[in-house]
Amino acid sequence: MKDVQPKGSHFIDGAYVEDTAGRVINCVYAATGEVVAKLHSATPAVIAQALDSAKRAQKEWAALPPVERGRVLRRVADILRERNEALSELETIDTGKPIQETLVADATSGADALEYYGGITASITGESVPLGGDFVYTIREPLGVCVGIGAWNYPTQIACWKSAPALACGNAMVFKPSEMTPLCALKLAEIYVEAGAPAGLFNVVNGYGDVGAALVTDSRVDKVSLTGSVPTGRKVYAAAAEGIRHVTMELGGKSPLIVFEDADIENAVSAAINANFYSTGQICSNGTRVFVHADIAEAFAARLVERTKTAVIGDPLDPETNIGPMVTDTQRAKVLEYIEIGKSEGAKLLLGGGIPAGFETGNYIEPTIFSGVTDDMRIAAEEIFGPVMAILTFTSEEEAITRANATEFGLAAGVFTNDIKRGHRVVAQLEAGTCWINQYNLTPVEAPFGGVKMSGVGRENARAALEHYSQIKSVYVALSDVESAF
Ligand SMILES: NC(=O)C1=CN([C@@H]2O[C@H](COP(=O)(O)OP(=O)(O)OC[C@H]3O[C@@H](n4cnc5c(N)ncnc54)[C@H](O)[C@@H]3O)[C@@H](O)[C@H]2O)C=CC1
Repeated sequence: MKDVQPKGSHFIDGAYVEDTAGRVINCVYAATGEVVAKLHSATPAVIAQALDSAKRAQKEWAALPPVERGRVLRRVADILRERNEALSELETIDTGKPIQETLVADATSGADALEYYGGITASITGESVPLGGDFVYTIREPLGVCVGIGAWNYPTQIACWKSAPALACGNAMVFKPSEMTPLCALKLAEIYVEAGAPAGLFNVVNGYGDVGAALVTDSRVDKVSLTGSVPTGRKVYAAAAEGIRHVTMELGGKSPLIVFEDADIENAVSAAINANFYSTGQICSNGTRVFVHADIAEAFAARLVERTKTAVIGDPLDPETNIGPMVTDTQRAKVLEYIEIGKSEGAKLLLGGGIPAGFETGNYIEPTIFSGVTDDMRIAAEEIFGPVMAILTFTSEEEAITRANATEFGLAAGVFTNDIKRGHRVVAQLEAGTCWINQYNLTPVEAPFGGVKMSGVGRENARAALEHYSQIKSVYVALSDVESAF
């Protein structure tokens, strides 16, 4: 295995920093169980250093002409693309995701975000409000120091999706990656400095949940953006409220994918595969409740099983591999437990359900398909965050909508139909932040992304994210005399 040990556990003020007093973080390659790097969770001294330098760098950064800030972000995008191969390899080692995915969905998506926000930095402006003589103008100001906290599944992409709009608005960011995937954000921090960002503007502190918790309540912090589970979101949202801090919460889901009887079955099967087995099922927006019209359910399931059987499970660094291991053994154990729950609840196991033969080492698990699933089963109600698909059948449009919405989550939803009116009609009634018609899981940075209900608050990407990384100052300008009562 390549040497991926970073020069320090944290990247602060333009340089690697180490403090071995922090608890050890073992970075494990999910395909073999090998420890590939050893880091240390941030100590209070490291956290203080990161926040102090971010506070200083933010002032310098916000004072630059926006066009210059945009140029730095676009340079970051260029470097990410130039180094895509090396960054993708590192992401694969960090997460266990197949290289065929990381080459197209991680640093490249991060680069898209940096390019997008680099391009609009200079057009983040206020407005002028005429009052018939007097007028008001508004200034869109940065919030200050933002904290980003990431999940393990898309470490590079999450760090870019959070930092690009934050920095475009003139903020600094201290980013804490998931303790399970600590490597990639450090590379992004190096690249920011190389591209000309002031030292301290984007710092990375690695650590466990307690480090995240310490960041969220620190008086130097003005905003917190979390990508994580609902239970963590609830804690972080509450802790941020103590200091009336701004928040963005990108949380979990149990999203519906509805396949109507008039759908193109081959496309719907492709979408169901992407919505459940990409990244070995570790995607927040996955369409894990696949509602299929009863008339086509049998044909759909048969084709789905036939195609899923051809998936190549293997070494994630092999370009032929479609399905790699899960991020940790603990996460896999949780998924295997859900598979047992599904069986005991009476769902029919159509495919998979265990550890693939010949893959006893590493955190491998088979892509798993259940049919005959009902809404009350736990495998249909709870987020599993692994490659487990539940097929449910329905007979009317109204029924499909009602059942799709009967969840506390509201991250995403998909509809497959060849009836254009039905597609729009159904999507209009679905309680989800992101919907697809005849597609699934594509998240271009030009489109806002985020959840409703328990799946989150705020939006990432697009111009919408700017609202969540800036605040408006109103300035009243009087051209007339001041009237007073006496
Ligand atoms: N909506 C979205 O955009 C996405 C949501 N997710 C969700 O993330 C979850 C999986 O990721 P996990 O890493 O297991 O989530 P998690 O909630 O366990 O951890 C997320 C991050 O929060 C940190 N953390 C834990 N406790 C904390 C605390 N008290 N204060 C501050 N930070 C704390 C962790 O160290 C980690 O960096 C799933 O539920 C998934 O749906 C994942 C990717 C995208």
